Amino acid sequence: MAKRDLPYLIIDFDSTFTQVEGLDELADIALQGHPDRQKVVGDIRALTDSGMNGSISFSESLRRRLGLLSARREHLPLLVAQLKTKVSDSIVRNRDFFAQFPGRIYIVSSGFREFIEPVVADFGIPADYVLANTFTYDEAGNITGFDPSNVLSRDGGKIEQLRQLNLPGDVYVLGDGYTDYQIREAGLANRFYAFTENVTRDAVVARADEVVPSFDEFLYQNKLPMTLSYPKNRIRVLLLENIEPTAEKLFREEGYQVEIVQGGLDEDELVARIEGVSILGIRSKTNVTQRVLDAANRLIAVGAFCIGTNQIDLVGCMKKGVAVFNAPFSNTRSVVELALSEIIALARRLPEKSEKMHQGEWDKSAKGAFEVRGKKLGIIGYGNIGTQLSVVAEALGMQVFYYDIAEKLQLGNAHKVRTLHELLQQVDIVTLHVDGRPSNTNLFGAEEFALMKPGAIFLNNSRGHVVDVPALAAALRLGHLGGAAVDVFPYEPKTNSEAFESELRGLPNVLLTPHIGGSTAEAQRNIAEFVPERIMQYINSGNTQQSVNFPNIQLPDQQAHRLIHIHANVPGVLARINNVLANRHVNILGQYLKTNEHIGYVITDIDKQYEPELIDELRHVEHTIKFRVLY
Ligand SMILES: NC(=O)C1=CN([C@@H]2O[C@H](COP(=O)(O)OP(=O)(O)OC[C@H]3O[C@@H](n4cnc5c(N)ncnc54)[C@H](O)[C@@H]3O)[C@@H](O)[C@H]2O)C=CC1
Ligand SMILES: O=C(O)CCC(=O)C(=O)O
Repeated sequence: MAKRDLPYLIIDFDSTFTQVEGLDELADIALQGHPDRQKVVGDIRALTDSGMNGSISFSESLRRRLGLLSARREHLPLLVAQLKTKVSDSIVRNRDFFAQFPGRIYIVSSGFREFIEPVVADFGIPADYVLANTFTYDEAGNITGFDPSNVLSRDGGKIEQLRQLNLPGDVYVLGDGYTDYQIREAGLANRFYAFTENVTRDAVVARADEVVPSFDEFLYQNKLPMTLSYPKNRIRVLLLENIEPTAEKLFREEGYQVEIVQGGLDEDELVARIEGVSILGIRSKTNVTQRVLDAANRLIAVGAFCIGTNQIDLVGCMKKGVAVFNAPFSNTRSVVELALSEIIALARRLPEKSEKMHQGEWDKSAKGAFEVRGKKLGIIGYGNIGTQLSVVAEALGMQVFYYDIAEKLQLGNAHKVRTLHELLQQVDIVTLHVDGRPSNTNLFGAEEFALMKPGAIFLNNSRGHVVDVPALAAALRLGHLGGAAVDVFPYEPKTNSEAFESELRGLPNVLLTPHIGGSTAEAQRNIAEFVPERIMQYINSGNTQQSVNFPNIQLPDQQAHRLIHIHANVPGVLARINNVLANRHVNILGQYLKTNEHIGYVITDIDKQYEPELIDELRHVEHTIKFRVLY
């Protein structure tokens, strides 16, 4: 936009340019060590709010606040230093914007010039463009009040100030307070933008032409130059399945909008809610199918807040340019501890002993109970969980045997077994830790149970569909198996209010748990930090490290503009991208490419200078799936 096209921009200072109210902060500094500090500061804050939302007049609010303040001239440098650290994040982020439009931006504030001028000067806004009150002092340097001849000290002061300015052409006001809105109400501005990054006042929001949660959003709406390529507040996150609240907090801190659903959603429900969502967070219950992806018009990333990703159509996501991230180790230890506790509990027949005690039956006997020391543990799936269980089980004195379809490093004294059937015939306890890939459906059926030793114990903490549940129930009913622990089921209730149905209910020495392998405070907290961090790194820098479906690239720091191009992996796309760049004489600072079977992922860092048409041309390179620019 040419400079003459920028409307005059009137920006409020307190709680808009800065995150805080200057007078509140001044009171806090001035009253340090004062016994009633908290109370007085609280009273001043309440008066600020009453003036801002229009419930008392502005002049009354100002007069009463200054009466309580007890501040001195020497407190002002401390206040300025403090305010410089409290400039609103989105204003700091767009620092360059202010220097680009000299003469078009005014700070009009009912606050005080003494602290506003030095703060906005750092952004290139000269003193002439700051319109604010001034303090009065006594000879000892105490702040006694304000200059009453300044129009801004009066009710309707901002309106009068704008009248006196008599600005030609369009005028936009950006602020958080009622007095900012009044400029527009008086017809002295074309638009009023309620700025809600720091505070949201209902009375102000209700009257605004637009509500902008950040300065980025204001710039984006007005097609003005901005630091980010896209305002973060436009990124909508949908978190399902009771994800630990740290995730919500982290996404909100990043500036995203977050919507929470406690249970899982079925396909129809998710299809109905996915439109406009940029980040979807799920656990093991929600299926991300092709139908869901077809309805997803803005999806950038899916976060599996768990280990397993079999519930997600990973290839479908890839072909749509949607990166998927999980938490591959955050709940590993929790599953291992659950499995160990189950092995010991079943070896001692605790489920039935405890049940009998609850029924008033005292059954003291050693029948069917054994120590786990020296017993043979068969681990099927020797991945992260399987190997960790292997180490801990050996520490308990168990002999570990494992079977995995992939070649795996043997830990400790664990014995590798060549086939599943060989393993089943020799161990006392079988525990499943395979992943949920479709080919593992009914990996365990009647034949496998029959091969297990009589009285052996069986555990499934992996995925429900891996086991033929009626076959397991039959083996238990026949007394062929000594007990079982099952945490995962082919169908699991969507929420805690849905009943659980299974052939396994009521069978002796069977521990049934509601998919809680990873449900510990530690695991959930770790996951809720890990996954958002990966997703935000991807969105902010293009880094795909640890994505489960995208080619993994760990990128160096961004040098200038970064072009992120996801395309179908067919020959010639990179050459086409580079032709476009060469034809437009764009200097490439760095380029990174990685492909997998389905997609190519190219990151190109280019010089700041380029023609806007370049972006359009790159978007239209044949076979492009997704393209975005990071400024
Ligand atoms: N109950 C719960 O709450 C939890 C369940 N899980 C489940 O546990 C699974 C395993 O987790 P990790 O150990 O972290 O995964 P991982 O990917 O590190 O290990 C899985 C291992 O299973 C092997 N495998 C796959 N199919 C096999 C087969 N048919 N026969 C033998 N080996 C086979 C793989 O080669 C791999 O080594 C997850 O995929 C998830 O489904 C994970 C966390 C919590
Ligand atoms: O805690 C959950 O919801 C799922 C745990 C799980 O199965 C996994 O991490 O794969």
